[in-house]
Amino acid sequence: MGVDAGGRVLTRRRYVDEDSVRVRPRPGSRPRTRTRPSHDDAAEGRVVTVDRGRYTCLVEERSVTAMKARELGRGSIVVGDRVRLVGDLSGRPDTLARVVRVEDRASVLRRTADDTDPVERVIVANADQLVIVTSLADPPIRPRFVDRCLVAAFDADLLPLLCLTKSDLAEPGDLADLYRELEVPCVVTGRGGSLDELRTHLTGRSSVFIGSSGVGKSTLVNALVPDADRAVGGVNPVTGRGRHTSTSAVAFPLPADSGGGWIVDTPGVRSFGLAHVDPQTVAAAFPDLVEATADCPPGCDHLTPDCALDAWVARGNARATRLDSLRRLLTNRPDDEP
Ligand SMILES: Nc1nc2c(ncn2[C@@H]2O[C@H](COP(=O)(O)OP(=O)(O)OP(=O)(O)O)[C@@H](O)[C@H]2O)c(=O)[nH]1
Ligand SMILES: [Zn+2]
Repeated sequence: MGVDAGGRVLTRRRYVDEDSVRVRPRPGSRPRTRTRPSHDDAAEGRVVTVDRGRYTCLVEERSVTAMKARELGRGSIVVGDRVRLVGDLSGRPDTLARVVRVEDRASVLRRTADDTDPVERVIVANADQLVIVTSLADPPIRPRFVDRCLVAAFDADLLPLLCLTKSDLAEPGDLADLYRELEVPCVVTGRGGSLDELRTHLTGRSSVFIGSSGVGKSTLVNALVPDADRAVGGVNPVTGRGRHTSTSAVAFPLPADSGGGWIVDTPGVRSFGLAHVDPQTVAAAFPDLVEATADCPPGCDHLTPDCALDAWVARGNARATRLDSLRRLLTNRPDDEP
């Protein structure tokens, strides 16, 4: 794995799309006189929330509620999807449009509910970047959580961005240095500080924010999207706790005059189960370790005594905590177990 000039971690591109849905009329399945409407005039929109079969889409500046057209079948529609809509696109209360097409997805961010649950869910489509929010203190930085998220970003082919919050309470220190050495882009934020550097990383991209409870993620999202209320049609999902959403992600457009882009908040997603990620991909997401796996015996699971990674760490080439993180992910052990 390499890193290009923009700091992007290079991986194989995956245009995964067994889940993408498209209107594909079956030829001959209908009488000629009742040809399916072509929907050539369907409006473009982007899905910003999903709530029990209702999709809130931004169409131009309007927030339009839609349902899925029957012809789309069973394929899913998720936050971030680019869609085509017909019907009432006024966005007025009690109106309902129809999603008639879902465009191919440039990326999909998935998770399994936990590491032992094989059921995969797509959380967000068409993201470019995963912003891993972790506080420097209160609660303390969680390197295993960061490593887990880095694997999820690598697997989904998203740029990682580490956002270290609450710098007013603690210095970035050693762990920030570690991730910088690994060439993970990193920004530091804190009460009273500027968000300019973070904004620079967000401009023109679709960025998914992930973080565990209390790290200050909502505080950041609210500061970045002051008009979040308007963007999602009067409901503020960032602060609107207790709202019954079937998926917990919400997309917000960033102000166009500052270069645009989207941020996606994931209030109910606390981590990534990685059962769907194969062990080679997990190892490949550790740039400080993956090189040494060339010396492992063929088919090494990186858990047995003849694994070359122990010697690599013993020689001081990588930190023992990183190998511990890798092995936890390979054995599906929770991040917070001692
Ligand atoms: N000292 C300090 N406190 C902060 C900072 N950012 C957020 N906080 C506080 O940390 C607490 C948690 O902030 P939230 O923004 O609600 O954190 P969250 O990550 O969204 O957590 P949930 O609400 O559980 O999802 C609040 O009391 C904030 O006021 C910061 O930069 N410095
Ligand atoms: Zn090995």
